[in-house]
Amino acid sequence: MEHFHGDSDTLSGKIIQNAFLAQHRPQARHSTRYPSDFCALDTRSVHSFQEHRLRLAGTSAKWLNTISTAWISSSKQAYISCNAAQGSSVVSSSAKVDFLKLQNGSDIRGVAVGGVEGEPVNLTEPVTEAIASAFAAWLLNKKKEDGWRRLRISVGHDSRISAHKLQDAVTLGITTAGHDVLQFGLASTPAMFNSTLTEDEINHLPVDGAIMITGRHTKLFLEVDLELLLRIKDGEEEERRPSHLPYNRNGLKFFTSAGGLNKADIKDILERASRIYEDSSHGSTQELEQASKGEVSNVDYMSIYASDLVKAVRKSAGNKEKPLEGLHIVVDAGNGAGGFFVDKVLKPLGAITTGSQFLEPDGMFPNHIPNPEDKTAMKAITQAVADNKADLGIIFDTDVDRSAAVDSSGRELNRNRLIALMSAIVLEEHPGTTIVTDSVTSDGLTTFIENKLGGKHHRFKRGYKNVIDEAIRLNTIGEESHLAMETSGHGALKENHWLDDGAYLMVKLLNKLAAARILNPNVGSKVLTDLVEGLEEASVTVEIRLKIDQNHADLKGGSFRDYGEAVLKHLENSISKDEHLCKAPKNYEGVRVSGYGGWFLLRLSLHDPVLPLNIEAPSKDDAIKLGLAVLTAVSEFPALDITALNKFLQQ
Ligand SMILES: O=P(O)(O)OC[C@H]1O[C@H](O)[C@H](O)[C@@H](O)[C@@H]1O
Repeated sequence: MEHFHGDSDTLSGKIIQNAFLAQHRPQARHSTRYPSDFCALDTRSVHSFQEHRLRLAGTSAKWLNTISTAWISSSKQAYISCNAAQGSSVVSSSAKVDFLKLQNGSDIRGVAVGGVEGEPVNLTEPVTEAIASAFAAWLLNKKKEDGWRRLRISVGHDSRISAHKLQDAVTLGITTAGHDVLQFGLASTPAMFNSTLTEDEINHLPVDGAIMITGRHTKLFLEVDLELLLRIKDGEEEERRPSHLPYNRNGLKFFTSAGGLNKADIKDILERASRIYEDSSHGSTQELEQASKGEVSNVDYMSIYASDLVKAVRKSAGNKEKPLEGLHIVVDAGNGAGGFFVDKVLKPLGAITTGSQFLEPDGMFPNHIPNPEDKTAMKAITQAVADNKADLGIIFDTDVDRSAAVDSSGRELNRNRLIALMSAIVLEEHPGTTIVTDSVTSDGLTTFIENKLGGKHHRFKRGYKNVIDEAIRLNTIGEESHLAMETSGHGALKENHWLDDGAYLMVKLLNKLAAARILNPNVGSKVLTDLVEGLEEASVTVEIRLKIDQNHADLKGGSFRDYGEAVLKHLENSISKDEHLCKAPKNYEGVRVSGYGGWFLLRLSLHDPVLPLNIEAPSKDDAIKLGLAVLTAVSEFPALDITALNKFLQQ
């Protein structure tokens, strides 16, 4: 790695007072050096760079652009050190940072961009830097090395607007600790995990660990007062959601060759990060002693990863070079990280991809939310299939760990249908195997898996990690399972290291198509649609999210979790007195009840002070009867906002 050796007088002097070269020791608390391409972001990022990091007296955006362009064109690794005051929305460097608050299950999530009222930035660059250093320390410890060893860590990101600044902070945190960074740029989450397994000496792979910079879209939806997502099959459909997008959020996911880190690991890393941050706040020079030891290199890993997907499809078609020749497949990447699938997977396999949309990364997500559960997103890809008379539509979420499809007739293959489809494929390969799913899957899915496909359906808890871990656990106790899948579109296969990879799920569908086209070159997505033939689906499917007011006196100082549990207990008791209702004999989460030809499940959200209620019924009347049974029980809890439920019942 080369450092920029400019004339420091020219750089500082009149124009800039707080930037200096890498070899210089930072003089103030939280002095931070950022690689040059941090300055070479799009205009939004440059703006935030200026605002939040530099605040340089008399420094113009033009100047920043000029230096960044010059540095980039010299293609040298250059560093600029910034130690100016931070923007007002950034947690002040002297403020105590509660690192543990950034934990969200097995991920780290926070606010990385200011500008949204009531949402101060807590995933700042210094905080991110400390977390990255902590990951390296944790990794070293995990590898039980005797003493210090230089590690290689890959770093990738999705299309969120804070991606570059967090990438630079992560890179700095790792290199400052003396380890090397392989920057992949725009990448998918599953590809990041894959980089811990890929054998490729030229590109210094596999890496010891991987960090993906990505957030979550659904979180913000939970924070609106009224949330009602109503899907009525074959008829009127209604959906409510806030119009704004959580562009300000971002987060970090970590991987080793053993898979994604678990909750305990994340807690450990955050505790370490807190200590690192504190030490640097107190001017400890320990970390600076090793400063700049690590090297940074750029690797086009998405090409390596995608070529493996291409090989898999070719293999299932008897090693035919272009097994998808003549097939028209449109992709909707929702301006996330999934655009690679067109050029690097489908085109080499011979597919026609015209009409594919929103492939360019754009962190403002101007078209729709990249989410295969989202109605607008599904409508967009369905429309693209119709407009282009395509054989198949494929849609990904922002970081490509989730996906869904649309057949040539416009039939959505997502949620229960996608699980049914994947189950059909997996059960052909592994007859009798157990399919593990989340808790909100339909009764129809169970009947389909067990009666039609001859498998076993193990309906477990919500949360992709819960579902995957349960499938792994079953295998260790002798119950064979090859597929763990959530209605959200997260699906993991044993054959793919139990990694939830949206692209890999779609590759499984392409394998099926490619194999079928060997026998009949004209065959299209009907091959897939036929596989879900016989899946019973409720006419009414609704999810209503009931918010718990954490400040309500009825909580009596207790936690929203305790309150939610009390609601569930009360509901359970009241159900037992109703002769029309029957509690599910086996249930791992919340209260699941059958009645009126349908079912409902009330449970606690994994993350938020919310009780999501799912109802499926053969008619709206039946759905209302089920909803009323819930209402009777929950209306005794004043801290629970039942507006959404009432609204549904009054429709
Ligand atoms: O419990 P909820 O609030 O409905 O959220 C549940 C969802 O949370 C996250 O998004 C996880 O990544 C999903 O796997 C999970 O399904």
